[in-house]
Amino acid sequence: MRVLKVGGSIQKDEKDYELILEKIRNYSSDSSFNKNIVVTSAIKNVTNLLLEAINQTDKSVDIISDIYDRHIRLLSKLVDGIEFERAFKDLSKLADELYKVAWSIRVLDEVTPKIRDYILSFGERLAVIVLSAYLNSNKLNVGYLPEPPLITDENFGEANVLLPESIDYLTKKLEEINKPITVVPGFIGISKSHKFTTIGRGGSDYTATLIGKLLNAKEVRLITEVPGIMTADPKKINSAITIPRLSLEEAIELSQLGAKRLHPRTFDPIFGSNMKVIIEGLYEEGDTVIEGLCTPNDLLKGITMNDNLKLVTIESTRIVGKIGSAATITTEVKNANVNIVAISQPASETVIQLVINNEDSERLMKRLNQLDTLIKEVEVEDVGAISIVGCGLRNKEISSKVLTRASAFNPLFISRGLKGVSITFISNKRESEQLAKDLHEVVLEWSTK
Ligand SMILES: Nc1ncnc2c1ncn2[C@@H]1O[C@H](COP(=O)(O)OP(=O)(O)O)[C@@H](O)[C@H]1O
Ligand SMILES: N[C@@H](CC(=O)OP(=O)(O)O)C(=O)O
Repeated sequence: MRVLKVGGSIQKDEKDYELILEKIRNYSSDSSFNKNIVVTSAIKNVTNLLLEAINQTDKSVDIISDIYDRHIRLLSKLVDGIEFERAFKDLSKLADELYKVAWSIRVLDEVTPKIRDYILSFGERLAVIVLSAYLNSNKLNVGYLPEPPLITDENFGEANVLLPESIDYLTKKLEEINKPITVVPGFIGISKSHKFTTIGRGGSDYTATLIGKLLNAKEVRLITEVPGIMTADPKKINSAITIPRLSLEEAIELSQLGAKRLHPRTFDPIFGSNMKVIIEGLYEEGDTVIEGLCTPNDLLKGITMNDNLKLVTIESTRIVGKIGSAATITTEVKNANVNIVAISQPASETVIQLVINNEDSERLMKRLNQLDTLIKEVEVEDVGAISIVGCGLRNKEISSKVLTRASAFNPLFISRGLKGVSITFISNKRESEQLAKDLHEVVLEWSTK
């Protein structure tokens, strides 16, 4: 069994689909794998459009019309004859269902988390129809699952997959379909009471690795627009190169830090299995293999940057030695529904610094201003988080090179990640781009011995 995941970034036009067909044809002709599961994302930008429809209910019906037109136009370029008619009927049926919800959210001007996930589920469900029709019309023996492949709880937006239930459910569905290649939707799940759920942005990669684990697959290939995971986002740093190998610890840190927009739990299913995960490009040769734990050959692998952040510095001598003051502050953060990206407090206890996403800062400030008996002053500034990842950071010589290079930028605070394989620098936003470039140079210098 092999799992192949087709990303949304590579589903734009008929040229993309020709390349996808070539890949799937090659992989499915490899007789060492008896079955292939193809996990698909929504076609490019459709999840974002669906979110737009949810957030601007007055535009929801127009946006849904655009999405439907895009699928029909794509289908008519890719498929004809009876296969077209079948897929056209399936797409139109789904679109009717989606129009109904679009009208109701427009009238009610309200979307609950349950309805939000239901609306988002259409992206992947529509994509399954187009991709399977195209593969079938090109003489591949393909079946498709029109429903979510995983059973989850009802934690809408970030649903948790129920493993034993999903194994039974998916095995049964695949037996019923009984084809050498089956196309299934990524990102979405279904609860025991038949509600559609989503497992978090970028969740199709995670769906692929989860299905790999559930079905004991030997290999999971995540096919995308970049030739593997690279030393930096190639759209931001043009000297970025493909990382040939990542240990599991490095891959987990990189995904948590947002490299290649991966879901943070993408690589968790590799633990306790012999599954190999490969990230590979559709347009260019190049791949990244994720296998095994840190070895002495793993030095520095890559950097990530996030410059959409604010540093909130809370100063007060009233918090010194006062048990529960940090808890009071973080409780306010929790009540404001704000995620803490990074946190620090010096031993003097006079300052607590929080790094949060830009869009959360106004909401948090309103809450913190109510704590005037505890807090003397709160300062907010634009910052960037630059992280460097590699098992080699456990080595003194390499980590001192990194720290020396970063010290020229006077970072506001520094923290270490999981098992010492990452270091994050919070720096002034004006300097973060240059800091990222400098640290990327250190990575290129220390990527191999
Ligand atoms: N370290 C990195 N390596 C490769 N791509 C990265 C990295 N960091 C960010 N990216 C971005 O991730 C994008 C691919 O992710 P995404 O659009 O989610 O692909 P897909 O839809 O195929 O899953 C690339 O276009 C690239 O700009
Ligand atoms: N369509 C979902 C799931 C996903 O993983 O998409 P992609 O493979 O295009 O990153 C999203 O945009 O979040």
